[in-house]
Amino acid sequence: MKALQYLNKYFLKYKYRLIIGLIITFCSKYLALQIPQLIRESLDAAENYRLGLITDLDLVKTDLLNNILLILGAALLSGFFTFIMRQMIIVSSRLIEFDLKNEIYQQYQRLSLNFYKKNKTGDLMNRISEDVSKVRMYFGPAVMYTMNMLVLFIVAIIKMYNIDATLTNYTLLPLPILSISIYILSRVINKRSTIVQQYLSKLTANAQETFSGISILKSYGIEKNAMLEFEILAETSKEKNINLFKAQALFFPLMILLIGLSNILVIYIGGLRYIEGSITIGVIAEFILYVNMLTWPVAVVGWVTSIVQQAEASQKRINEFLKHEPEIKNLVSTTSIIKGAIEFKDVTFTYDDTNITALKNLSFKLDQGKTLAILGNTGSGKSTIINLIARLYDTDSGEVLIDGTNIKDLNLDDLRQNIGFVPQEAFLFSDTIKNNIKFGDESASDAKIEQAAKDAYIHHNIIEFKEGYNTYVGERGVTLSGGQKQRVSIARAIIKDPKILIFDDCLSAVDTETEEIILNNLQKVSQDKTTIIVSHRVSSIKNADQIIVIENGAIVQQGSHNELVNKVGYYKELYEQQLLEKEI
Ligand SMILES: Nc1ncnc2c1ncn2[C@@H]1O[C@H](COP(=O)(O)OP(=O)(O)OP(=O)(O)O)[C@@H](O)[C@H]1O
Repeated sequence: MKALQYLNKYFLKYKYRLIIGLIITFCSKYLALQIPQLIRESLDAAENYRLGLITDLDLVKTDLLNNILLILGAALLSGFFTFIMRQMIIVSSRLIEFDLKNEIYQQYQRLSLNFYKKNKTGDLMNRISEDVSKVRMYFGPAVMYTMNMLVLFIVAIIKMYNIDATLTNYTLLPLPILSISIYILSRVINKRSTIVQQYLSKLTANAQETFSGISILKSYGIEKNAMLEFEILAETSKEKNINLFKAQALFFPLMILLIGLSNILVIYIGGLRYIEGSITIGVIAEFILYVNMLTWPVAVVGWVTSIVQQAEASQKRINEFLKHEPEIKNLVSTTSIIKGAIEFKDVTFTYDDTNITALKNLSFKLDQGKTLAILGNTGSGKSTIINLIARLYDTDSGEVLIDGTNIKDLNLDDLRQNIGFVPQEAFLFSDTIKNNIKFGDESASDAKIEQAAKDAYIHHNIIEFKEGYNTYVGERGVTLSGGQKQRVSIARAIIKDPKILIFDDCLSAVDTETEEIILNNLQKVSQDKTTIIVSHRVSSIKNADQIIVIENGAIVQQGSHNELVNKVGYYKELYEQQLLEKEI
């Protein structure tokens, strides 16, 4: 129960609803438990008349009519209270489920990139959906049925012992057996349903991967293999499902068997005691009703125990993530004004999962409003420099300074607010083009959106679409070409109007002419902004104020285009090679 203690704060938050739920449960069950007694009184009245103990038939009839009305009233009121009880307790559990999901989601947002590298998306999704649902069962049904069971048990047993202790002992005899068997069966059901869930996840993941890679599957003609793989998974999943249903099918027969046993005991022992003259015939009827009312709560004890165990396991998994401290923390609560000067001082950085030292004692300085171009072979460390500027990771040694202040001493939100980042692989949300651009500035007017699209040289493409800016781009932007996605992504960064603009090799999917136009536009847009351009093309970067060439995480060349083009080295070679390609 240790993991579940984390949830006590939610019990406290909804304490009034839960307390009202408890009081109403008591009222509902108390009323329901009056019915057997009224039936006993009615039967006894009829029996006494038959035996001649009462002679006035009208009195018996009035008694019976009164009892019928009371039974009806008690049943109706008890039903109404049960409805309110569900409203209080089950609704509380839904509210707690909502709060917990929000808490986990907010924690996910806080966590650093490293966390996402170490944990699979499927696992993250599972903890926020499946695990939270299991925990909800603890707040809802488990709490409700436990309250129900306690009230029913206490009130009914007191009533039963007051009437006949011997008959009560015999009646209650099979109930612990019922509870234990249901507990064992529930554990089997839970185990099997976990396996069914796992197979369901596998099936979904398989189908999702097949659908996202459908063009590759089709072009390689391997749909049949994919189908076969799915079929094998579906077959195993079906078997696991059948196994689960076999166990579930035992649940009700087992309950009916044990209730039957209790009923037989009541009739047999009750019959003997009736013959002895210790009890009336009405008492037997009253006890049979109690037995039937108590059976479900007793069976529920087993079920609730297994719900609580499952919730405990799920909450343990949730707590692992909730208690995970983000590696990159915002330690500054005051506002930081960002102007945009960037300096790397002897920076070394190693990715801890691959142990690759991506940057080695790297130093450079970029004044505010200037443009830096980074060039280098693939895997040389260009994107890593950018990741460090956006503080997606912290350096191992050395310092990254913005406006002369260590990046760790700046307000992280302000820093990221002032960076417009266009990644290597453009990511678009499944929304309209307009909203995808507006993501950079939620309050942007249509005119501003259009201007950003014009600067990114995508406006003319957008207006050709039937729905224009309201065109849905599909999941991850599947309806746009690679170059179009890159340009929408550029418009998104421009509209943000940040102090620092970063373009990470984001023009690779556009032709050189389009690239030229975009670069000219960007020069205008980024006049007073510090700009970093990562590229493999000399044409993209030749106008930069400063160019650095990276090799194996270290700077091997540094200078302006005119300086570097006359020096023997990587830059000159690349320039000449690309010049040659252009002429060909
Ligand atoms: N997220 C990551 N986790 C672990 N290692 C990484 C990660 N990203 C990059 N690396 C490693 O760090 C090194 C530098 O990668 P980086 O992405 O900075 O190169 P790059 O110059 O931007 O390459 P490209 O031109 O192909 O984009 C590479 O060897 C790469 O394998």
